Amino acid sequence: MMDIDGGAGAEFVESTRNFLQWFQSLPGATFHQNIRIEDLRERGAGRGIIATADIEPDTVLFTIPRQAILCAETSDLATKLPALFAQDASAAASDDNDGDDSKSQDGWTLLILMLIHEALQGSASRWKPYLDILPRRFDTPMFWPALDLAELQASDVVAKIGKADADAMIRTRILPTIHANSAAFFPAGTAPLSDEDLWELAHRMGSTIMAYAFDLESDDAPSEKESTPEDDWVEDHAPPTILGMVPLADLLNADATFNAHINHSPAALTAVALRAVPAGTEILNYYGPLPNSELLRRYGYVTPAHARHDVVELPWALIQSHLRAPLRALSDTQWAAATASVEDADDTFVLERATDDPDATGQIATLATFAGLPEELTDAVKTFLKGVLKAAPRAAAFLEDKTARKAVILEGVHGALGEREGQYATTLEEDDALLGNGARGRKEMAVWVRRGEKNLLREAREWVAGQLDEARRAGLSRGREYEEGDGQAAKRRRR
Ligand SMILES: C[S@@+](CC[C@H](N)C(=O)[O-])C[C@H]1O[C@@H](n2cnc3c(N)ncnc32)[C@H](O)[C@@H]1O
Repeated sequence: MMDIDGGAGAEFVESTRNFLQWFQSLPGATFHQNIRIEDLRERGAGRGIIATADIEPDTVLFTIPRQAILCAETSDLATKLPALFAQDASAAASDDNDGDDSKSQDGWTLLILMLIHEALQGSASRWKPYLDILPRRFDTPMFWPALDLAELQASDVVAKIGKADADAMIRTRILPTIHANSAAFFPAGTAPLSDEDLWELAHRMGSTIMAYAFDLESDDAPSEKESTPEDDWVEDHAPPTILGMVPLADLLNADATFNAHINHSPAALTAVALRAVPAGTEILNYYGPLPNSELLRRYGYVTPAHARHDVVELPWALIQSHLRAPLRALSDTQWAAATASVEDADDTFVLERATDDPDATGQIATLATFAGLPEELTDAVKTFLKGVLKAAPRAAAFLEDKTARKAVILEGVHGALGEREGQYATTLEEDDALLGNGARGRKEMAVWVRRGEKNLLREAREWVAGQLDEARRAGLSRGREYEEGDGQAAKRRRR
């Protein structure tokens, strides 16, 4: 969710009209007669684009000439401060905002500087009507107070919000650059902004880029290959890319299934209908196979359709602690020796469902289902179990058997999944009730995120339980007793 432009209806309509007039006056721009920019603020979606009449598949909905894009290739700031843009060409090709303390610029910080520069030019900016319809205020978790963040409970997204990194980036790379080049940023005769105002502006522009910017192929890159639409759903275009703000293309809202796509060509970007779009339907783009947690972090919204892409991280430490039960035949000393040999004890493993990519029309026909543990996770446990065998060759001898090993892995993961779900303060059922009772705003979004993660944990746990049953049955049929993970029984048998 975001605050689009102060909220007043007349102001909203006027800034939309000015923007569209500006856009349509650009050489090479097109805007199909059967689409309209719509006020969707009532459902917290800002502006969007809808079809006003039926649209045929493959219709070009609008065309954005490259010159309309705000990026290093078009920005006046790049002309004013060429040294800044030449500073680190390789870093500028990346949108990687790692928030480190280095003073050099990258694609991300340069675009923040370009946006701040344009905003400070006021009416002299050739993007003024575009800048006027960008959000003034964001409501992504970066700006949430602790009370609202607490609603995300045990979601991994809480550790990824990155406020401290963003602050460090603004402190070390944005403010000093503006101070050192104030004549380039502040038009003659205008008073420089206070640091406080610049700070707020930098945060706003950083959030704008996160939710609005596009990865574009740079002039140096080969033009886009002929590709099937399915290829295009892959979120990361092959490098080198540059970050840019693309007026109108960024007015499209998005979902996990969608009906339009932005094609990149050397002269222009075009929005194309992927299928028939009935009158009254919103034109939707695709931001990628993102979990709701990530959709919330980057864009400030969630949708039910994105829940299929939800993820949960399972830390190694949690898995290891649950391997103690099936490996209780080991003495504490043996266990300590086995755990001491674990490298990368800080690893976490990402659980996700198997899901098809959207088809060429932007739709997905199949359900997403949990179909297995990440290979890295099972490999890590297998490596650990080798260490266990080494530390306790007799007590852990039952691990020589493949099915026994499998049962131990599954039992450990099963326990870890249960504990991970318990880390959330409410249950899945309580969250369902909250959504049913009309939770709204930040709370509703937070509940969607945490509920989706619990749902995935449940599915994963059911899958593991099924596999564990199978492994135990296989063990029983071969007369083994490790099915309870009882290494002691195995040990006794060997005497
Ligand atoms: C690229 S902009 C799209 C245009 C935006 N609605 C506007 O008025 O400027 C991305 C932002 O639009 C909103 N948005 C996009 N898709 C949405 C959806 N399906 N539901 C609600 N909000 C959405 C989010 O606030 C997101 O940060």
